[in-house]
This record gives sequence, structure tokens and C-alpha cells, in this order.
Amino acid sequence: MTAGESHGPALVAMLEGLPAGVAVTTTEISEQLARRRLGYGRGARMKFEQDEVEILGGIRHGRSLGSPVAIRVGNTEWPKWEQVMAADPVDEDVLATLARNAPLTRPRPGHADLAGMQKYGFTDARPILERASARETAARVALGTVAQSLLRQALGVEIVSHVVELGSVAVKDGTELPTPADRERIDADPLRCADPDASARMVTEVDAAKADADTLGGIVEVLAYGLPPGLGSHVQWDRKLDSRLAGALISIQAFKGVEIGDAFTQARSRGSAAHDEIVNTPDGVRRLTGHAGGLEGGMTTGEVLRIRGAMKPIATISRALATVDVTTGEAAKAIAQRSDVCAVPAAAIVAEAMVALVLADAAMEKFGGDSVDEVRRNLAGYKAALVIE
Ligand SMILES: Cc1cc2nc3c(=O)[nH]c(=O)nc-3n(C[C@H](O)[C@H](O)[C@H](O)COP(=O)(O)O)c2cc1C
Ligand SMILES: C=C(O[C@@H]1CC(C(=O)O)=C[C@@H](OP(=O)(O)O)[C@H]1O)C(=O)O
Repeated sequence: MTAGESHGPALVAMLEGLPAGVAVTTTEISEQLARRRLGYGRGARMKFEQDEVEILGGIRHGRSLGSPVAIRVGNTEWPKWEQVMAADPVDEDVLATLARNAPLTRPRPGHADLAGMQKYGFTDARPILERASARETAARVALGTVAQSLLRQALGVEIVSHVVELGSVAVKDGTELPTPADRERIDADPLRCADPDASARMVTEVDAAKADADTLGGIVEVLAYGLPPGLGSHVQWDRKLDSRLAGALISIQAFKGVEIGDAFTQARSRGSAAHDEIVNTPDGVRRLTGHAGGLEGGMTTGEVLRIRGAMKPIATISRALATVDVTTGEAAKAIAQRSDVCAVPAAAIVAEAMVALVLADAAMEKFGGDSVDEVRRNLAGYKAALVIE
């Protein structure tokens, strides 16, 4: 659960169900939030604004207590918005003098503006865009950091994300999957792309879009290493891990498509080429390939989990699109304030967080436990009792 507006005083995030004993610090959360601010093509706001993290509950001396975790992410931009976004009433005469408070009446195609204004009964887009804004993803990344800590400490699971397509540029087919050892190298890349050649072409693509006053989208991939078989279930549609992961990814602002493993290529292939053959190895039963993305029947298979999310291009475009001024009904150009040209690298960090939250939930469902040690014991007992290893 998160709350807070883009230009409000802060975002707040709450997480329930975290066992006791998970090591988490403010510094770790701040580091993950800093990763979300990176990426070539993001707007000016990423440079001048800071995320101020404060853990409000659930953690004591660097360890979780088993109680709900609450985190505040302060917006350092707040002083500029104190009156426009004040919770309490502000004198109308004062508001009328503030340029920032001028009603936004030209909804952007592709943003939440128009549908939100219709649904909630506003003729100003401000009350809609403030919450639709991906500023909210800072709160998700804060919680995702906690979920990743649980997964790492209780299950030994490591999550990696990278950008595989940006505009018309894609990483080469058959490029080896990045592993946790590649994380630093990916974070150091301007586009968080594991393929340096593709990354250089992506930089050019961003520059070209910017020069044309335009924006870009792309595709991110998230990988989870070290998962046991059997998270999620085939027995009910809403317990299938595929559906939970897809829902979590597509909930990210501007995400419009999800692919599990090689889903779209599989759909175009014959069955004999599409599926991962099963073999016995000294390490136990394994799949020869990873087309399924580590999920079968809504359950993890124990292979690497691989899922992609497609992000549409940013909706706020300097070369503004046609819209209607809702106060006059006249044709107009959409709101075109400062904006990101491309936020795909940042969105990959958000995707990591969403995958971590779903996997942590599924892991707690399967292995339960009130302390991280109990979760570890339950996992060890499950692994020791597996009828097929
Ligand atoms: C990290 C990130 C940054 C974003 N930055 C912007 C932006 O600067 N301008 C913009 O118009 N949309 C931006 N978006 C996308 C909008 O928030 C999103 O399109 C909008 O809320 C409407 O929701 P929908 O696209 O999911 O339908 C961003 C999305 C993400 C994930
Ligand atoms: C603030 C963040 O992203 C914002 C997401 C966003 C949008 O419309 O989604 C629009 C931009 O905000 P503004 O219109 O105030 O410049 C981005 O900067 C963030 O990610 O922290």
C-alpha cells in the first residue's frame, strides 16, 4: 500500500507480513531509490530532487520486528508546492496569484488526465496527474528493497533487471542472460543495458528523440535466481504466479505488455521447439532450455525466472498532440511541461521491486514463519522432503 502525491510533502509506503529478523537499513533503501533516479533520458527533476527516506515503523536497530513496516519518502521539492498541494484550505486570493496553481485543462493523450477528470469530476488535471505520476514508484521501490532483503536472506534469491529494448534498438538475440555478478556493470551503463553495442545505439536513439521533441518507450527484463520449485499454484487462477507477476508488472505506470519467458516466440513456434526438455543431472532434475521463463502451471520450476514488461513512450511530449480544452470544448495542444524523454532504465528498477514483492508474498505463503530463521527452516524442510529433487 502506498499513498502520496507527486508534488506533495512525501510518499508513504506500508508492508505487512514481513517476518522478524530481516536486516534492512535506511541506507540500503536510499541506495535503491538512487538507482531509480538514474538512466539516460530522464528529466531535470531527477537531478534537483532528492528522496529523503525515513523508516517510521517495523524495523529496530536494522532488523525487522515482524510488525508492519512503514516508510516515508520525502519530496525535497515540497517547499515550492506547499500552497498548491496543501492538505488544508488555502485562501483563494493567494492561490489565484500562483502560476503553478493555474488549472490544467488540456489533457494529454496517453496520460491519466482525461479519463481521471471524467471519472472524478474535475475540470483541472492536477488532482489526477498528481497521483497517476510515476513519482509513486519511489514508494514501491522502497518496499521492494525490503522484499528483496527477505528473499536474499531467507531463500538466497537474487533479482537482476536490465533494459532489452529501447525505441527501435534491441539487444542481440541470443545474448547471454545477465547474472547477479553483472549488476554493477548494468547499473553503470547509461541505459542499464547489458549489451554495450546496443546501449551506444540506445543513447543515439534518445538523443534523436530529444532533438525531435519526442519521447520513447522500451522493454525491460527481470530475472530471479535461486528460486525453489513450487512457488505459486496451478489450482486457482488467482494463485498462478504468472498472473500475479503479470498483474504486478502491468500495474507500473506506462507498462502495457508482459511476456513470460519467450511467450511471443513460443506462440509462433511448434510445441517440439517451444518447450524446455527435462533431464536428470548430478544437480537434480533440470530443464535444458529456459523458454518457459521458469514458470509452469503457475508455479516456479526452480529454473531462472524471466519476465519482460513493455513500456509505452512517455505521454508528455514537447511536440504536443491534439486534445480538447475541457473548459472551452475547442481543439487545443496537450499540456507539454518538462518531462522525461525516456524512463525505461528507471522502470526496470521498479519492475525489480514489483517482482520482489510478488515473490516475497509467494514465498511467505509457501514457507510461512514469523522469523527469518523459521522461514529458512521451513524452506530447508521442504527441500529435504522433495519427492523429486
Ligand atoms: C519511472 C517512470 C517515469 C515516468 N515519467 C513520466 C514523465 O516524465 N512524463 C509522463 O508523461 N509520463 C511518465 N511516466 C508514465 C506515466 O506515469 C503514465 O503513462 C501515466 O500515469 C498513465 O498511466 P498508464 O500509462 O499506465 O495508462 C513515467 C512512468 C515511469 C514508470
Ligand atoms: C517525479 C518522478 O517522475 C515523474 C513522473 C511523471 C509522470 O507523469 O509519471 C512526470 C514527471 O514529473 P514532473 O511532471 O513533475 O516533472 C516525472 O519527473 C519520479 O520518478 O520520482
